[in-house]
Amino acid sequence: MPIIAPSILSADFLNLGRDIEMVNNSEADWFHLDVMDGRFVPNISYGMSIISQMKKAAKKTFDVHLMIVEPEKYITEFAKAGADILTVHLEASTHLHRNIQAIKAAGMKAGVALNPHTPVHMLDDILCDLDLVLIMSVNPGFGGQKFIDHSIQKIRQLRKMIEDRGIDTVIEVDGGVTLENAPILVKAGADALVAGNTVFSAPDPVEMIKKLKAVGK
Ligand SMILES: O=C(CO)[C@@H](O)[C@H](O)COP(=O)(O)O
Ligand SMILES: [Fe+2]
Repeated sequence: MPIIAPSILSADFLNLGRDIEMVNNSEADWFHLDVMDGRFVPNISYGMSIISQMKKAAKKTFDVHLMIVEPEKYITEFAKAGADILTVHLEASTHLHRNIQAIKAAGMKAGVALNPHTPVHMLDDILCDLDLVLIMSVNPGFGGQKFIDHSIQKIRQLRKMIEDRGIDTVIEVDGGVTLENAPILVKAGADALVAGNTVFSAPDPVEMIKKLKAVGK
């Protein structure tokens, strides 16, 4: 069964406490938290102060996706705010290896995200150091976008790279995930599915999470 990570970007911020409780009481595994700086991506979301507030109410793993330039400046602050998994973009990291070591030294699991245009072989020399790879299946910056089909091929390639190395790095897919494409993504090799719009726009979000969780059963 896939790991399900509802993306809080699509939650109702006027009723954030209610939406956190919904995720707590669902079959979801992680909270997916998108941090955007208006520089790496053309949107600004929220930062560590909101995340540390959320941490007081949330009962599941915090999967933090940093869409910011110079992520190295904020690693310890996100650890303090409550991140369990911290993912930086390859495209935003001049010293990716150093960033991964810093994330682990701060007590978190370390992930790398790839934009749709970045080939998975860019991870050849770092994959063994990673706990997670996040395949962006939309251009980062916004929820509710259409899934880019080419991402499926990237998931397959990455699954083979992980198998060839005999490691257990988690493959997470983020962007445009729906109940229709979820079975294809799991079959291609995805371990974790991020879902924003699909969960929070559903008439019954708890039921939608249950259905996503049952994919590939
Ligand atoms: O990182 C991002 C967007 O940049 C995502 O995590 C979105 O928040 C996913 O939302 P949906 O595409 O599932 O609506
Ligand atoms: Fe994300």
